[in-house]
Amino acid sequence: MASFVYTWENLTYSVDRVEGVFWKPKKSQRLIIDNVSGNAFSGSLIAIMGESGCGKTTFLKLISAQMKGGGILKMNGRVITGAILRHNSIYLQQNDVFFENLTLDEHIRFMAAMSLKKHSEQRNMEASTLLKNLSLEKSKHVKIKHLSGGEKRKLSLASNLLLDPFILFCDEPTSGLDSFNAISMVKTLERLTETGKLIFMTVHQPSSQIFDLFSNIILLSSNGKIIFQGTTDNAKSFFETQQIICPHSYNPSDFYIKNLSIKSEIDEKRINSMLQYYKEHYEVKINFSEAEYDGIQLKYRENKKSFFFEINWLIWRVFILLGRNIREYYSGLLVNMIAAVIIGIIYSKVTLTDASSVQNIQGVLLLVVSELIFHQLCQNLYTFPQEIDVFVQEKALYTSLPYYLSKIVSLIPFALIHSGGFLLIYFIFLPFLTKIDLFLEMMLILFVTCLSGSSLGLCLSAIFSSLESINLFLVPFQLVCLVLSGLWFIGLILIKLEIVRETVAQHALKMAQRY
Ligand SMILES: Nc1ncnc2c1ncn2[C@@H]1O[C@H](COP(=O)(O)OP(=O)(O)OP(=O)(O)O)[C@@H](O)[C@H]1O
Repeated sequence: MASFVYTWENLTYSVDRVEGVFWKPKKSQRLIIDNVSGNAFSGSLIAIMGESGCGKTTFLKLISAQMKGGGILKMNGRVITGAILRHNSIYLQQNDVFFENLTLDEHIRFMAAMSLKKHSEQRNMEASTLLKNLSLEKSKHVKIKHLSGGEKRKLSLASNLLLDPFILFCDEPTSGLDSFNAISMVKTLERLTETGKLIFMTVHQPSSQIFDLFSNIILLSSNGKIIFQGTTDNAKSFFETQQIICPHSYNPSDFYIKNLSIKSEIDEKRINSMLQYYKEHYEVKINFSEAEYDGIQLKYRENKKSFFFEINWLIWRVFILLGRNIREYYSGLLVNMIAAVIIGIIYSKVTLTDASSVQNIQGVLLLVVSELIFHQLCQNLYTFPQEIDVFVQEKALYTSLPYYLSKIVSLIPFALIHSGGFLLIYFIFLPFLTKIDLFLEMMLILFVTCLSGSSLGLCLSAIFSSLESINLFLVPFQLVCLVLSGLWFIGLILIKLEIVRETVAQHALKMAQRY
């Protein structure tokens, strides 16, 4: 990988602060990152440290262009946009999100297929080399939900490395890990720098053993300034010049962080004079000569995969996940079948002999359709709120249409089983249902009804951002639908709704992708 130098200049970030009572709010600005500049060379691992709440994550998000603030970013001396940086780097967030029921191998195969534009054999070879390098091979067939915290972090790293980024921004990759796994994680990152990657990681109170693994650090003070950036050896000498000498028995990171916290005006003055000293004696200013570095080719990640390739892999993943949740589906189906048997028994005496039976038949049909739609709607209601984090995380890998269609395709077999099972029970119990052509006709209507119910569920789940808001909406919505029972009954209206739903859901997913 070509060598490069990455620079950030005058980065600033502030948030609105509202104080006072709500009818008389006092608005002010709180500066979180205060005009910081610096640079970093390819092939290095830089640990960002500071006390809790000092702005490490905010700083990481600013230098990775995940968040917009004031200031500029440069690569080899040239100003770059946030978009091009995001296409050439990865941001590993603190909380990994996965489809936890996939195995490690299935997840990495999916990610490799979506990330690499190569033949399957080559792809599998690259993925397994990566797993080997990250010591994940032994857990290949373990479900993600059963992996250890450390393995999950490494898996997240592996999935992102498939995109072959120049820069990695890792937000607390060691948090929640025991010391063995934390050390192994830092060593893994350190090894990755040998390939020329530049890695930034935030770290909260690293142990001495972990601190010893770092050669480059950035120290943030609690007023959002970079007080020191450079090697750990230089940090030691810098603090010594300030008469701050770390005792032998003390963890250096704890010691530095303690000395950077601001509790009073005196502390603030001390920190400002340290900053002044750092700028005069330690800050590295690059008189940039482009000739010193090979030009690196920053490129937008192109999505060269075909629509069918994407949908194929997405359907593959959806069906694996459905297979893993099949028990839940069966238990839902069983409860529905029991309800169908009860309805069947209640209406088993209904015949076509008098006028009142027409009302009874309408009643039973309304129950059948309501039951089917309601069940399908509820089953799909949580789909997008549950998956939205993974979807947003994978936004660089595929477009929203194949993702959405893969969900729709996965509904078809279940809708067939459900409507078929329901109808069979009613044909056993209801004496007015006898003919095979009636069975087939009703089967078709119930199948479409099932799909409409599922689609309505998916529509609601795509519109609302949280499960709580869906629940708030659902109760009055159901009531209106039941009171105007025709709404349940007229499948055609729902089919029309599906067209609206498709448009709305697509729109919602696009918005989520943009976010
Ligand atoms: N959108 C926001 N609105 C208001 N305050 C914010 C916002 N984002 C961050 N902050 C505040 O900015 C400060 C820095 O937050 P940040 O998450 O960057 O700290 P940190 O150093 O990463 O903390 P930790 O080590 O505990 O994860 C915190 O005090 C936080 O409350």
